[in-house]
Amino acid sequence: MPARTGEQYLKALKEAKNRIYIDGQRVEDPTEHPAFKNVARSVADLYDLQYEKSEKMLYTSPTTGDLVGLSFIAPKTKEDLIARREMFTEWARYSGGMMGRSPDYINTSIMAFASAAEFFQQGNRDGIDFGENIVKYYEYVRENDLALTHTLIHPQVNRAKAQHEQNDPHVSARIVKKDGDGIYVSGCRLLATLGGITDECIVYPSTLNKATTNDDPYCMAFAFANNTPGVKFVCRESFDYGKNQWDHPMGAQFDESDAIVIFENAFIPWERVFIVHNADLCNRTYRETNAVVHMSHQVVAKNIAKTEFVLGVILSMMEAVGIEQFQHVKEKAAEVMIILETMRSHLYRAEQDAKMDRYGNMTPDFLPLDAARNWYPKVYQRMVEIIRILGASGLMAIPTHKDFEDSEIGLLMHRYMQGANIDGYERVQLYRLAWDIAISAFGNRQALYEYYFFGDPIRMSNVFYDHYDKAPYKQQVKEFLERAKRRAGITSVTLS
Ligand SMILES: Cc1cc2nc3c(=O)[nH]c(=O)nc-3n(C[C@H](O)[C@H](O)[C@H](O)COP(=O)(O)OP(=O)(O)OC[C@H]3O[C@@H](n4cnc5c(N)ncnc54)[C@H](O)[C@@H]3O)c2cc1C
Repeated sequence: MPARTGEQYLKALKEAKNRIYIDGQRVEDPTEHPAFKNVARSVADLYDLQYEKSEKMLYTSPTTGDLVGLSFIAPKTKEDLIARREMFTEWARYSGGMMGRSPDYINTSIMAFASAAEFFQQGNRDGIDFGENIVKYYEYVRENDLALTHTLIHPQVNRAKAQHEQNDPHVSARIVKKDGDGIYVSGCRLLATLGGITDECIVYPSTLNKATTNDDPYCMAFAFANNTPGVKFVCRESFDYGKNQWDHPMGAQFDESDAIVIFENAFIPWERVFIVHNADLCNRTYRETNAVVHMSHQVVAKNIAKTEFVLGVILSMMEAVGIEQFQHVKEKAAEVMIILETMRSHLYRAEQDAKMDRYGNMTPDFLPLDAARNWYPKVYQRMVEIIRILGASGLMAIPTHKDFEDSEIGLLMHRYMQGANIDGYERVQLYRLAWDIAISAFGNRQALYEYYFFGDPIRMSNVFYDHYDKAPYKQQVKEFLERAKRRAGITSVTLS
């Protein structure tokens, strides 16, 4: 089947009858429910965009000849990588980078997994070819253009203990039974962003946390349709308050929702299982398949789009209230410009230094992408802080559209909310956007998302440190000190 349209996505979501819960109630139809309908519409718009810009967003499927989404492509050249990144950028720009989980994020990972089928074959057992399973699943998702979510982490019960050591070892999702047909899973996993409005979910190993063989029952990778019996998605309260997009420009469109996923003896057929009972494979999955590299490529492209948008908001605010000539204000805007240019440089180097990997994919250089994904969680916090510093009271003096329409106060709002060269109506719309990025529940969730979505940045930085090739730098210093000793004619220390 060729790439989906928005209408096809919404129809499938409506018909799936996934077990989604919010605020103590089952959601009958997410396409109509106030917590999900607007963001589902935005996902639908992304699918439609594939056809509006088909020359940039689609490619010919190697198996069916249909035009499918470019985010699924297994890149063979640097041109493929760049074309794929341009596609990521198109989708990211649609939301100013505020939809972290547009489907391209997971699409890149299943492409990488399928290309690395031999990695999964290391776990083959009982005549089941896990490599073949992942290849078929990738093709199925690509040809049906499905939207996926994923869950990586165990519930936050006691982080000082492994899963098998927990007081209640049945909290985190684990394999409770296996038979000739498949596995049965019970327990809980976190945290499926977009979970309520996707077609399928993948349970992945953690990108970061390592397990021992004692935790084998928790060590698995599999995919399932979101309406699989025994699966529930419990979503957090919505940050889409049902307002119009003038009042709530981000939350009323892009609140992706985050869900707790609960399995109650859910049956997963073998053909959807990729790793079973295997801590060792789980620990190595991301790096050895290069999934983390392709996912990071999407993330960095998305974060560049996000930085462009935040910069645009900051520059517009500076102009709106005539603060652009002040030194510290320029300095703060320049900080964001430097973040943008630095992120672009990371991306450029990653693409220019791309190499074929052992699975035959043109793979970006991971080091600059890894540096960027370690850095951005911290600098994004600064970017929203700059919005707050420059916005000041303007982020609270934000009457709603109804205030502007009111016969008694509307004209007062136009006048008293005016900016340097801008009417009050235009200025407040801009400042409501800034508020929704930096202050609102939606905006704060974005900051938390950027900080944590790829894993705990503290532990990520430790992994970065551990993998970094430190020897050349220590050697340079050693040679420098030795040269100094030589020039000073010193060969040994003698006590006088
Ligand atoms: C908005 C949002 C969306 C998300 N979306 C998804 C998603 O779609 N799919 C998904 O799978 N996950 C998602 N996540 C989860 C994300 O992967 C985790 O938040 C991240 O991996 C950190 O894990 P945690 O939240 O369990 O924090 P914890 O691991 O519980 O950490 C809490 C605190 O304790 C410290 N800590 C805990 N253990 C250790 C340790 N061993 N060593 C040092 N410090 C430690 C941490 O540094 C941190 O400060 C999302 C998270 C957020 C906030």
